Amino acid sequence: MKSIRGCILIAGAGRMGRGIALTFAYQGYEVNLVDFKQRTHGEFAQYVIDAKQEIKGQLSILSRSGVLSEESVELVLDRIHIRPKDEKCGWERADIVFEALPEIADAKREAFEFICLKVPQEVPIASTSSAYSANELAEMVTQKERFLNTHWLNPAYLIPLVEVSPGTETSGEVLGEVFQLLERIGKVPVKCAPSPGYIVPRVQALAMNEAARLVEDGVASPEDIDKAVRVGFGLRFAVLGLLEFIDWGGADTLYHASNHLQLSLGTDRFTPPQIIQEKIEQGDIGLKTGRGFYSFDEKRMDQYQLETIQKFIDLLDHLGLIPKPAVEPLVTKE
Ligand SMILES: NC(=O)C1=CN([C@@H]2O[C@H](COP(=O)(O)OP(=O)(O)OC[C@H]3O[C@@H](n4cnc5c(N)ncnc54)[C@H](O)[C@@H]3O)[C@@H](O)[C@H]2O)C=CC1
Ligand SMILES: O=C(O)[C@@H](O)C(=O)[C@H](O)[C@@H](O)CO
Repeated sequence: MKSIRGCILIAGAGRMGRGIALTFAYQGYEVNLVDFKQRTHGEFAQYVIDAKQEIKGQLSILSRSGVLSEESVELVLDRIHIRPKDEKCGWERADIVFEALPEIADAKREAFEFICLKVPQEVPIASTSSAYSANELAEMVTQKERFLNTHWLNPAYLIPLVEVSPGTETSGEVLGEVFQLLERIGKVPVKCAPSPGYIVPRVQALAMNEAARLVEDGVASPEDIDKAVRVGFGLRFAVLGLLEFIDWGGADTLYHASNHLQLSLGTDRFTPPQIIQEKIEQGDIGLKTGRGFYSFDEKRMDQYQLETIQKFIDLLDHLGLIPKPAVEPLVTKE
């Protein structure tokens, strides 16, 4: 396998394809962004205008916020070449192919068939699927050892996380190369098993559906639900991981709360998993017992808590959400 240094090919020029193209172009890579949809000459010309305009708009925002110089906007944009799939797209020069077709099995299968005929057989192919497991998708490619899934988050050019999931047959070499490539362009990759929905889509599907259900049940307005997420749920989980927070609050607390929700809302959606019950039986309920999903060294406990609180303060300060303390007492003494 040649190392991934130069030419990036992206199959599918929609939301994710464009975001991934911008990310690589921003880091100096030449990108061929290939449209797989059948279009007339005129439709394709308009599609390119719209796509370039959208990407330029995003680059302009980066430039206006001082992240990118004004001159660099056109330079970065010029590194992205949008082409129809049948034109010469530099398949033979591609160092890696990212597939970003819609989450429709037939569209992906057709695209993989085409890609596998076009690119040399050692070139890594990464899908960007958020739902299909890497093993399901690997069935659609030849040389399964060069295939894996990279789940980017939308907007791809801004969110650092990429969930990298090798299939059962993916080679260690391909996995290593893709990890290094993502790190080189400033992304933060994490590895996960070939499981549908990977990490974030699986967690957020529950959260997003539950938020929609809150509206359906008349519990709160969309505005208040989203405010609660922005200044509470999301803000806290920007500092503490979900599992880390189970340890802070206690697995026992989660267990009892979940059982009550299950009973009072009359649904199995809140049934706590076996692992929570086991942690309680083993006494590993979190900070209180020194062990939960993480181990907490008693000697480092104060330091750990201080560092975490400092992270909260930095974030709250950045968001302008730290109230000023009252200088004057609320009640004046007689
Ligand atoms: N939209 C999102 O927020 C995220 C999407 N993903 C995943 O990324 C992949 C791409 O998704 P998006 O970029 O959102 O899709 P999209 O719908 O924005 O873009 C897909 C592109 O394929 C073209 N297309 C549509 N139907 C086609 C067909 N039958 N054959 C060939 N081309 C067709 C569209 O014109 C467009 O250029 C999917 O696997 C999706 O699950 C991953 C993370 C976030
Ligand atoms: O987190 C993301 O950006 C993506 O995984 C998505 O939004 C997916 O399309 C999915 O979670 C949709 O529900």
